[in-house]
Parts: sequence; structure tokens; C-alpha cells
Amino acid sequence: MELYPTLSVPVDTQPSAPQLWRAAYETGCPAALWRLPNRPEKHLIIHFGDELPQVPADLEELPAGFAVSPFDNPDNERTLFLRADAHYIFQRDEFNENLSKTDNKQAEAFYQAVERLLIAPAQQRVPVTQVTALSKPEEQRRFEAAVAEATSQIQQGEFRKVVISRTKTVAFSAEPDVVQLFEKLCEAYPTAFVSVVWLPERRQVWISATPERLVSVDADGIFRTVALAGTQSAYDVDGRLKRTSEAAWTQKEIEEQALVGRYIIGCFKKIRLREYIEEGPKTAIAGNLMHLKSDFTVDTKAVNFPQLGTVMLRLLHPTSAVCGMPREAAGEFIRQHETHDRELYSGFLGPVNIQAESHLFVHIRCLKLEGQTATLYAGAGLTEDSLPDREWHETEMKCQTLLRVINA
Ligand SMILES: C=C(O[C@@H]1C=C(C(=O)O)C=C[C@H]1O)C(=O)O
Repeated sequence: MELYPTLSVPVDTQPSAPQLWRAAYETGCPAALWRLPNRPEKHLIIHFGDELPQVPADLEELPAGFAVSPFDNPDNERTLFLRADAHYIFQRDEFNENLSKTDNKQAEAFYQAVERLLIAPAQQRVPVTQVTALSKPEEQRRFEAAVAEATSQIQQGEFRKVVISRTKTVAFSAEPDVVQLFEKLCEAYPTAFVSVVWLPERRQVWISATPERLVSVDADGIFRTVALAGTQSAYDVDGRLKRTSEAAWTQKEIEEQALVGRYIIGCFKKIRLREYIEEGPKTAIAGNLMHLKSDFTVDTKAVNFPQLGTVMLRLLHPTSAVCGMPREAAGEFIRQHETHDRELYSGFLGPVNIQAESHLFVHIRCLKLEGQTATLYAGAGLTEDSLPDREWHETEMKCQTLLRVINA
């Protein structure tokens, strides 16, 4: 369902994505720029309003927009929502603009900024700036101690799996051009969900290239989710890209991924849904990494369950791919042992009711940009066989998904 009329105009008379982004950034309008996996088109929406509403993640009730949920979001009631007050679609040489009413102060300021940028002399592109890591040696020690403690508690039967995360801080020598970085990520990771979200209230830009679908409902009413876990490098020791058939998985990784799958099936059972199709697990490439992945699909029309997306979103988040199992005990361990606030990392994000589809992804392989400082987040799923130094190395590889593109 389109909320607004669509204009189709030649691209050379229209503002570019960097100009629109800049206008949103300068005028303090929340904005989201994204590209779905395996799709050519890119979307940009702008929200005109003073404060971002925090709403229940109810896919049937929400208008067209973009949802961003923190990790800590009981019943998904505190989901940030950017309305698609203006919606731009970029696809090859076509440009579509869907506009809302502009009788709002922020909209006026935004369109004035766009006009100013259109006639301003072309801005020199900020070269991708140098990046310096600001890590502290005690971070690795602290993380590895938490892994050892988790493993010991799992062996004692306190819980079965927990995902412990860490951060890595890097400093840019100048504020980076995020639209340019978005383009580079889209090119490097065609199968990822790539997004950039500007949250002026927090003065934060979140950038991610996530491989993990949480809940999708497409225009035909097909519901999708995945069980993703187990991690290894996509490259062999000589730096060559491996074929998926060359990936060898250990018992620990197979069990870890099976737990995520079982958790999803447990959610289907709670709502007595039996008509799901499970495919996998198969090895899936996610940028510089490989994971084990199972796909789950349901035809919501055939089972006459149009609200399945919303119901499953509430049951699934946070899944055992980012929290653990059982969820409560794992969540408690995370609260006690992680020293940083996860904020939006390991929450979910994505377009809602855009072109009659909703696609929400687990917010991993992400960073938070505040001015020139970026905080990267990465977690590792722990079971009774986890080894602290290996898990640290795994989180380093996960940080590299974004860092190798930033540094390219
Ligand atoms: C938690 C993250 O990734 C998750 C954990 C994985 C693992 O433990 O092997 C693999 C994929 C993701 O489901 C992350 O990237 O931060």
C-alpha cells in the first residue's frame, strides 16, 4: 500500500542521496537509508517530527516507516519508529519520491536545506579517513573472564547457551561520509541487509551490514525467519575465499545452531503453528564469515494468520542467537557480566509496511557513530565447550566485517 503519490522524474534534476542525507542531518530530521539483501534498489526515508515515538512493534498497526528496537525491549513496546514522511527510492537511473504533506516546520527546514544543497557548489567528497583503534588491554581479559565464567555456569547446568558481547572503539581522523560508506557496504555485501540510521535525539548514526533476518512478511504474505549460528572465517589460511562446501563444522557449532532452530520451533509450538517449512542447516556466507543457517517459511495466507509476523516478533526477540537459552537466565548473566550498554546492538531494525512488505533484521555487524568516534559491537555464542581466546578471536572477526570495508 502506497501512502503517498509517486512522482517519477529524471535523476539529474533531483537531489542525490548524499544531498538528502546531509539535509536530514543538518536539520535534525531522523532518517534511515537501507538496501535489502539481493535487491538493487535503495531506500531513504525522512521523519518530520520533534521526537521519535516509542511504539509497540505491531506490524498490522504501524504506518509505512522504519523500526529500530534496542536489545532491551520488553514485549517490543519501546520500539523507535521513523515514519516515512518522505520516501526516496534509488534504482539505477530512476528516482522516485513519495512525499507527505509539508506543512510542518521540520519538513520546511528540510526542503529548504535540500534546495540550498542543490545550488551549492559540489562538495568535495570526504576521503575515507584514517581510523585508529582505541582498545584497552583489560578489555580482552575482562571478556575472556566472562567467557570462562559462562562456560563454568553452563557446565553446572545454570543455562545452556549465552551470547556475550564486547565493544571496540575506533576514532576517525574526520567525520566520515556515511552515504559513501553505505555504498561500499552494499557493494561488498550483496546478501546482507545494509542500513544507516540517523537518530538526532541521541546524536548517533548506526551503520550495519547484518546477515540475520529476524522476521519478514512479504507482499504475498510469506513469513520468513532464520536460525543463524556457528562462525568461521570465509577465507582459508592463504587468504582465498573458501567454497561453502569446504566449511567443516564442529559438534559445538552444530549444537549451537540447532539450539537457535529449536528455539524458533518452540515459538511456533507456543502458537500451535505446524505448517512451517524448515530448510537447512546449510553453510551461508556473511561477508568475511561463514555461518550455519536454517530457513523457516510460512504462508500466512494459506494458514489464515495475517498477524503471524507481529506475534513471532514478540516471541522471538531476543533470540538465542543474541541472548541465549533459556532466555531469562542468559539475559540475567548478560546484565551481570557485560560492562557496556548494548543500546541498539542485538535489537532489531528494518522497514515496516514499505511497498506492502516488512523486513526486520537482527542488529548485528553494526557500529554506533558519534561524531568521529565509532563503537563497534560483536558477540559470541557460548556453550559448554567454548574457549575464551577463540571466542575473543571470533568477535575480532565479526568487527572486521565493517572495519575491512571502512579501511578499504
Ligand atoms: C552475536 C553476533 O552474531 C550471532 C552469533 C553467532 C555465533 O555465535 O556464532 C553467529 C551469528 C549471529 O547469530 C554478532 O555478530 O555480534
